[in-house]
Amino acid sequence: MTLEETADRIRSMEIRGAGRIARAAAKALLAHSQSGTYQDLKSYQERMMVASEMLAGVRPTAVSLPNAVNLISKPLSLAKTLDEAKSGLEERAQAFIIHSEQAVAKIGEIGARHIRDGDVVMTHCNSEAALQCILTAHQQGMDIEVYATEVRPRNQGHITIKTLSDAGIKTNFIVDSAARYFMKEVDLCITGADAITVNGAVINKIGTSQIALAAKEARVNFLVAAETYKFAPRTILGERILIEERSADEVLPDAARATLPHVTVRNPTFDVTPAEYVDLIITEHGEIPPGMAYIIIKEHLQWDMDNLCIDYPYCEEE
Ligand SMILES: O=P(O)(O)OC[C@H]1O[C@H](OP(=O)(O)O)[C@H](O)[C@@H]1O
Repeated sequence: MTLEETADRIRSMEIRGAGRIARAAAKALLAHSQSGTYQDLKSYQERMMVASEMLAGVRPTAVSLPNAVNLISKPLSLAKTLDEAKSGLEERAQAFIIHSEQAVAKIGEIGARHIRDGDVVMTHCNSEAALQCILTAHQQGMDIEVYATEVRPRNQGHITIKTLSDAGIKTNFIVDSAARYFMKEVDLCITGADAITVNGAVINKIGTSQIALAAKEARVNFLVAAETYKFAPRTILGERILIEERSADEVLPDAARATLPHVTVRNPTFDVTPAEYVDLIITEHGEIPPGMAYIIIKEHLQWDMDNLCIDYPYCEEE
């Protein structure tokens, strides 16, 4: 797959999920690096910088994407030779892919400890990190029942219920607006994250904050399963996470809209759940209260405020 094909598939959400798009970007950078012929360091740097910048901006909200690109492309600015830059970037891309897959498995192990036998768990959208917690608990023999939402307008809930059904987990499929109605039957909520800000707010699929609100009202724990590369370093600088607003026809077809001249369709893809609605964030390095987001960004991701880059030691750790 070419770089442009990967970008198109991420843009159209054929490849989706914050972790998956980060891995897809890593694979695309690796393939792009391997497929070129380079005269010198400069020509390599130029080609790969253009590719990195293009990929990092394909979807604006999931910070996993720029974080992965930032980590992988770091040798471009540091290397002294073409070979150093090329091998450095390719090694980082490969290491990131492995790290990302291992992180999901580790989050599953940690998150599963919150799920007891007989628990009813609610999840929203299709998060491989959140689902891994449920699947791991199920594999450990826990008898679990899940409430999974539909996730309008793109219906990612259909992917979730297929995974759960294939695993043999009893699942209730509900429309998004039924989340509060069923909250009284739920013991625990687990979702993923597209970005986590320095103040511990969680940006995830539209509708997540309503579920967190209903969970708080019902005194149901609300957990977020997120790899550390979903923490947003630039929020330390006061930058806000841009909430992607996708096209109107995802919500209402063009033909129907044409008959409604006074109607504007709004289609935000994500919303913000404030830290006080989040009980814990489960990362591959253990779980943290949302108030510790600053520590993850500064000490774990090693956010360098002067050079605007992160450099967490994911390669050496695995
Ligand atoms: O990385 P994992 O845990 O798979 O997913 C994290 C989040 O990414 C997805 O975004 P989208 O469906 O790509 O817009 C969902 O919002 C999901 O909760």
